Amino acid sequence: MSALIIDDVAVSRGAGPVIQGVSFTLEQGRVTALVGPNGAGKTSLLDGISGVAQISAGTIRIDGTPIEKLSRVARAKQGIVHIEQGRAVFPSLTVRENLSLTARTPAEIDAALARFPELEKRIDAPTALLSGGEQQMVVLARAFAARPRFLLIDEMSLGLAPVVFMRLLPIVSEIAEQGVGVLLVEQFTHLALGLAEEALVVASGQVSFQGPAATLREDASLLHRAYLGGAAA
Ligand SMILES: Nc1ncnc2c1ncn2[C@@H]1O[C@H](COP(=O)(O)OP(=O)(O)OP(=O)(O)O)[C@@H](O)[C@H]1O
Repeated sequence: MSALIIDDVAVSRGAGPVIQGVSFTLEQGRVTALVGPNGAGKTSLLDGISGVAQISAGTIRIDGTPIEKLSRVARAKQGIVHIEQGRAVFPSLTVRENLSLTARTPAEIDAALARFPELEKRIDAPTALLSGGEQQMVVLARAFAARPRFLLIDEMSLGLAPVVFMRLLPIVSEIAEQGVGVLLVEQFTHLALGLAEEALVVASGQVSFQGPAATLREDASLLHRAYLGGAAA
């Protein structure tokens, strides 16, 4: 099993760093919830890891190999797959065509679809005709078909009814069980912590808690302090 090692990372936007001094290890086969207040820097951190944004300090390694200077495409080839906010499907393409953008073989499309019986029925429909939840399934299936070692998911619940989001959450666990290290940014903190083994709280651009998700599930005041940036890292 590989690990994605984030060490003393900073990400700058405009005037200065919005994330700094962030260190943690993302293990394969586990879900890590990344939570924190609005504007804390969660999206910026994901962007820095995947190469959407360049980091301004620190290192990112997969096991011993530094990857922070690689392009986004090169990092994707190393197995870092990033699902950005906003359900980026290609609406005029069918479900199958969307999946074939990342899958190398029809068998890989089938393997990705096996997790989503709803999509199998709509495989030749233009993605624009699917519901928001189904489109998010396409995004997840396409990410899975890209054979990630590490999957970064940013606010999968945005714009979805809670009942639809609840349908998607177990799939995230199943993907991790396949040996993928999942970093899950989610506004529904309690749902993310309910799913994850590990948790990371970011407040004001710095890590204010890292440890077992169960610790935060069981201690609401610790979670509250971490959101305020006051808990020990
Ligand atoms: N492209 C950008 N240019 C300048 N500032 C930015 C940019 N993107 C984000 N920021 C700023 O960086 C800070 C961190 O934003 P970021 O989106 O990373 O936080 P977040 O924790 O993901 O927030 P949210 O939960 O609201 O999505 C915020 O102050 C935001 O205004």
